[in-house]
Amino acid sequence: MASLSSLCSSSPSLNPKQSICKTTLNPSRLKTSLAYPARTLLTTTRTLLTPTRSIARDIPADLSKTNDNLPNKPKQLGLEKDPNSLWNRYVDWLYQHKELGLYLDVSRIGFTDEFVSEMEPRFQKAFKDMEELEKGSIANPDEGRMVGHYWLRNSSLAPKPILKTQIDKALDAVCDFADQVVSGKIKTPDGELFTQILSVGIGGSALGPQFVAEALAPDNPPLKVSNKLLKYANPEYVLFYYPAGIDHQIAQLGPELASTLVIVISKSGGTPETRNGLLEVQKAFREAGLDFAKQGVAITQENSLLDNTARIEGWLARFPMFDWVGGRTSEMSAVGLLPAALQGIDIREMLAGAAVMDEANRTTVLRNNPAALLALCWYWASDGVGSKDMVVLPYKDSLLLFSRYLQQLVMESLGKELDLDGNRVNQGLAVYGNKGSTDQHAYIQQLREGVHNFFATFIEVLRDRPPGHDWELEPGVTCGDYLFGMLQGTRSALYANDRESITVTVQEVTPRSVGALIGLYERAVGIYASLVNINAYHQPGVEAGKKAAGEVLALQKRVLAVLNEASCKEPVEPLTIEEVADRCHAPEDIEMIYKIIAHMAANDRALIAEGSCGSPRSLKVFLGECNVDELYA
Ligand SMILES: O=P(O)(O)OC[C@H]1O[C@H](O)[C@H](O)[C@@H](O)[C@@H]1O
Repeated sequence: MASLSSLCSSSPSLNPKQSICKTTLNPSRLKTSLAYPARTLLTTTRTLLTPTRSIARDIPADLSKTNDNLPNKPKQLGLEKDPNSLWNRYVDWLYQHKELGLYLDVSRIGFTDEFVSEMEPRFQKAFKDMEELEKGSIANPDEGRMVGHYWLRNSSLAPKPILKTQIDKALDAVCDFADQVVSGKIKTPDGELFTQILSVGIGGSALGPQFVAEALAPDNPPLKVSNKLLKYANPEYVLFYYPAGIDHQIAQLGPELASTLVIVISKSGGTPETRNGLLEVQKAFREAGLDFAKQGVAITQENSLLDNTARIEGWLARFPMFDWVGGRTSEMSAVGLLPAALQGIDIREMLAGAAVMDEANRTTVLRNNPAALLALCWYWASDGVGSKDMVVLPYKDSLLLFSRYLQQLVMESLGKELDLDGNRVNQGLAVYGNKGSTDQHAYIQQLREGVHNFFATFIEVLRDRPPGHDWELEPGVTCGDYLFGMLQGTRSALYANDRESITVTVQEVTPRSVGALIGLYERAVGIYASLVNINAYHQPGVEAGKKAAGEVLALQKRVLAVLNEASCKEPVEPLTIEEVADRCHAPEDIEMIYKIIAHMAANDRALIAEGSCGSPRSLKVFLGECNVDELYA
């Protein structure tokens, strides 16, 4: 990896107010001034379960067994509905982080005092686990790795000085590089300003940057900035190497390809989708007569395939990813920070928000620990076995991608077959949702009256518009009031039908509040994983899919070879699916062979001599041309 300092050595002595990374992250700022109602410990075990009507908690049969050595939850006969009791519960359990302006309302989750008491020892163990994790324990035992994403926003926590140095240098390099690109110190090969970012990555190398771009990227470049701020071309299509999608994205860029900074993100440096996206984009650069290396940036682990490619080809810049930061928790590393900084987002504020939230989550008093409160709700609502899904409903357009981000963070962390003791537990917590009130017009009908297989999480943003920009669309009512009413109304309507919900409230969507939300859910996942005794930091199941994909491509190569040999004969010998399978010595793969041929035929790469794909046994296929070289390969 080129020394990161080289990126900083030429960093201009920019006027601080010009610098992208405005504020310095000062640990002393991490002191939190929590102000929340001094909670009276619940002395009376208020029964929240009123047998208003006997509805057995409908846990799907195949999940009726809870993990035997975990506290079983009392059957829920219906939630408390008395308004006064609910108000008391709301006030008693309301969590507020004054400095962050963040609230957490867990009152509409029906956990009992007894349950909380029963879970206390597990939470104390979870707090201990998180403390050890932050001290550098091998918290990812399956891969023998530390888990260090919390160090990214407070490098003084790093267990070794070298790690702190790496974190600080990487952050400075990101800031310096972004400053130089936005200020024009680094220009395109033809001396113009960069105007676009094209991000190539997938999973954790994309979902965080996309979420943050959607949440925080300014609508229009601030006028005082000398150049058109980098628009974040939606990298969706490039991410998933959908050929048509890539073509569409490149077509959308048009001549601006010449002023596009391509950021290729891959921790492993070898993910097929990302590698294919890169090759497709490099082809587009070649066809446009552009030198990709002068516009390419790599964010990957040192000496990965991608890192070596970028180094050898002399790309514009390379930034490190650390093996102790997982893809789904990498938003606070160069993965998320570089794209954000290039869009003029204050990344130090984002880091600060996460750091302050981290500090709040280090308390071992369950009721004062927001991440622990979330984990408590998840456990209660889904019986500690994922018996109910988490529906995420942000009532803010800019948080549209938050549920997609949480899908990976939660499901890839908690969706595990084995627990830490090797027991088969098939754990997990399904996440879905887009945004309220859009989703109210899509599937809230089922949530309100249909199968009771979920709990909701509302994300409330109190500020509707910047000061002075609001107006009343009818006397005394603004558009934001309607949205507020929809959120509260949906929450009430669900609860009236015994559908539980959590509400997370922030004042407004800012780098600091987004950083805090990310920190909140990262920690909640870690605590929950401890409660259910699983490793939240590896993803063995994904490898299985990758391996199977490789096998399909290997089989396709054999199919092509067999068809090529038959197509080089005089006359050409069209083959049936059975004949192809036989000549591939893979009769057991006949169905996959049929699918491969059907896909090739749909792309004019295999020709149908007889029959049709609708009746596989009627098919006879051959290749349009004979590749003699392949014959003897
Ligand atoms: O960043 P990469 O190494 O390319 O990996 C991208 C993604 O690949 C897999 O899907 C992993 O399960 C994800 O955790 C990871 O974010």
